[in-house]
Amino acid sequence: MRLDVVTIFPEYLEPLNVSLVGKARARGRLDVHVHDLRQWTYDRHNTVDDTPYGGGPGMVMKTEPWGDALDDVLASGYDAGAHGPVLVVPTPSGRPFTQQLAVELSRRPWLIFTPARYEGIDRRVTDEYATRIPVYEVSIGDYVLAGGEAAVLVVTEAVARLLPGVLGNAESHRDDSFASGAMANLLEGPVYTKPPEWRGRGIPDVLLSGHHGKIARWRKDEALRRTARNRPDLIERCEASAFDKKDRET
Ligand SMILES: CN1CCCC[C@@H]1Cn1ccc2ccc(-c3n[nH]c(N)c3C#N)cc21
Repeated sequence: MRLDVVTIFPEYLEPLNVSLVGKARARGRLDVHVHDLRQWTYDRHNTVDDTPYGGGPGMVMKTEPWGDALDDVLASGYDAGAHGPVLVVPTPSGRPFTQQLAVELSRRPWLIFTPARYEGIDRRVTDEYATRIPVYEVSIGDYVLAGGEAAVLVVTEAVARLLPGVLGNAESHRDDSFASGAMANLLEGPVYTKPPEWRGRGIPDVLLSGHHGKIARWRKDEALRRTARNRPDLIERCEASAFDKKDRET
């Protein structure tokens, strides 16, 4: 998979050099190119924004730098095979970024991210490129950030970990929250490791029992309990067996 990111804060994307994404790049699973939008400005001040038509607060990012940047990125000649690039536009007014959308994006060969700042990008930019490639406007949550770069880090990590060969078996995404299967749409339950006692706190006996069936049942019950407490909206969606009300209150 190739990722291109066009931004006025290229240094914000440094975390793409470390940890899981960094390893995926080192293993050749991910090819990341970060571009400074200002290299497509030609005035003394490297201007990327201007006042909004119709008035209102803040500034809007101008069409020309984005258009020149995206034309050059698309012309990079990367052979994306049958499925070409898609534009991923972080915005608070986008569709919710979910595990399902992460899976969908992980199947694409080329993602081009356009994290904006100020009040966003002139609408004509996405209108223009939507005539040529799929455009995904995505939001990473119901809160307002100052720009889209943090969303690029979130989406990239969620997508990269789904790529073949990125996660080892021990870190498999098979049992992820929101993954498919019996634990689908359930939050993870609590986890424990050595030492067996810490500040007077021990380990649930079932985890020391060696009885895999009981352990699996306990983990599912704990996942249901945590989901019912923290995300009751998900509880109706899960495939887990019936979970009666009294347990939800414990
Ligand atoms: C605050 N300021 C005026 C109101 C409109 C947004 C603007 C700031 N801003 C500019 C570009 C940009 C991109 C993404 C996000 C963003 N916020 N919350 C999310 N879940 C986001 C995503 N994904 C915010 C952005």
